[in-house]
Amino acid sequence: MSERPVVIGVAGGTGSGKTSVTRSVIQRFADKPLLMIEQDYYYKDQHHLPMEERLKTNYDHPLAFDNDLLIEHLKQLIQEKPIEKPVYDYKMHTRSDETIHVEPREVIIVEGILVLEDERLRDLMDIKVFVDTDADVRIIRRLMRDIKERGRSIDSVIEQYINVVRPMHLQFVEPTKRYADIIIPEGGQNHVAIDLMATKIKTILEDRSEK
Ligand SMILES: Nc1ncnc2c1ncn2[C@@H]1O[C@H](COP(=O)(O)OP(=O)(O)O)[C@@H](O)[C@H]1O
Ligand SMILES: Nc1ccn([C@@H]2O[C@H](COP(=O)(O)O)[C@@H](O)[C@H]2O)c(=O)n1
Repeated sequence: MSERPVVIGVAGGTGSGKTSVTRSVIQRFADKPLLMIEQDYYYKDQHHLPMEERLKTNYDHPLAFDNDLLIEHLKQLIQEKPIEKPVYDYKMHTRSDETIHVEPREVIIVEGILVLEDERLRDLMDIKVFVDTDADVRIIRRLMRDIKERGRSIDSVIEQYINVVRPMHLQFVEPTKRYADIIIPEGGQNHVAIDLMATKIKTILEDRSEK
């Protein structure tokens, strides 16, 4: 790697399509493996707490994340050093015991509800993206995903959404839209926006290799 990696932040509300957008961008770089870092994997470790306490945690507040570790890892990757990326277990509401060994790559996409909230994270990013999807669509997507993939019941998803996710979204997630260079409506199916993002990344990489 001749230059510092390109770092892209992809923020947006729960279920907005951040992961889908990121995966679609990555797919457009068949010859150049991009790296995805999920902010969710950096939720604070809660092994020491009983399950009843873990269920009370506000997972939509900035303080739920171990951004110090995320920033340390991003800085290591930027310095072309490998990291041991944590893995998150949504059913147990804490980190898994395993980690994933991750080698640095030329392009790093860091995605999560609050990646644009922390100024230190924003300062590391070359491109800041906000995936903007209506709340009714997001809650339906989240309901289906959390029941299928995250071991939740209909009642628990609705209760958490009304009491925690929605107010935290309005207080902390939505205001970070102002920091975005690019706002992508509707997320994963917005092929035009995804192509534009991929083209921008390619331009940055080409400009760097010409220097
Ligand atoms: N355009 C779309 N149409 C239908 N389902 C979608 C679309 N985008 C995402 N999903 C589904 O909605 C859920 C949440 O999408 P995801 O990309 O994980 O959002 P986020 O990372 O923002 O929470 C996933 O189950 C995903 O498969
Ligand atoms: N133990 C946890 C940890 C997080 N959440 C919810 O995940 C959402 C963020 O992930 P997305 O993929 O939807 O962006 C966030 O809104 C948390 O409420 C959880 O329910 N349990």
